[in-house]
Amino acid sequence: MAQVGLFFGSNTGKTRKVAKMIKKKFDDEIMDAPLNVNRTEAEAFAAYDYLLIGTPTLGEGELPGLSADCEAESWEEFLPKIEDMDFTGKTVAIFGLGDQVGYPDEFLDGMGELYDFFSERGARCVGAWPIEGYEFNESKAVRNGKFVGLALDLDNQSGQTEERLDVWLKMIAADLKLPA
Ligand SMILES: Cc1cc2nc3c(=O)[nH]c(=O)nc-3n(C[C@H](O)[C@H](O)[C@H](O)COP(=O)(O)O)c2cc1C
Repeated sequence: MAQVGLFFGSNTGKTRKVAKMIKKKFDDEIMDAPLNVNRTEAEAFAAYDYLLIGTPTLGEGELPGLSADCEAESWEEFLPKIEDMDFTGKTVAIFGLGDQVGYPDEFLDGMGELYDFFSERGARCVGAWPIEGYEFNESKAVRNGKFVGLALDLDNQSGQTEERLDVWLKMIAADLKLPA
């Protein structure tokens, strides 16, 4: 098992694509291959002290899953499986995908839900990201004037994805013990 576990939920594949882009940057001893949470056992997830997790926002500001009309189960169905676990001592970095033009009032809300879930269970969430460079009205992923994790919008700003990823991964490198 590598040091960092990389998990995602995805409906149309964009979050999976970003997870693959991240994994390409690190060796197998550092990071395991990305796993969809709908193919993940709770114990396998909880085995890591360092977690990189990604989610799109679907429905109206929801996590992906059957309620948001996804074709398969996702974070909505996975979180109840780990709701009684204690994440104290673990470090979690979150990346979220959304659409600021189509959903300016619920931009990246799902990332905010993941942040609440893991911080309420003791995890140290790292990787807060500036809100400059985005146009939206409201987001549950903004706390104290920053996004709680990396904000990505592949629908409108796909050209910025690679650069945003590089900057963010450098930013969280020390916290996740990634090679700088
Ligand atoms: C039906 C539907 C609802 C969506 N709702 C939201 C939303 O509430 N907030 C948001 O920021 N993005 C929303 N989006 C945009 C998606 O989060 C975005 O397209 C994302 O990249 C999809 O990722 P995936 O391909 O991994 O599923 C929605 C997209 C669709 C198709």
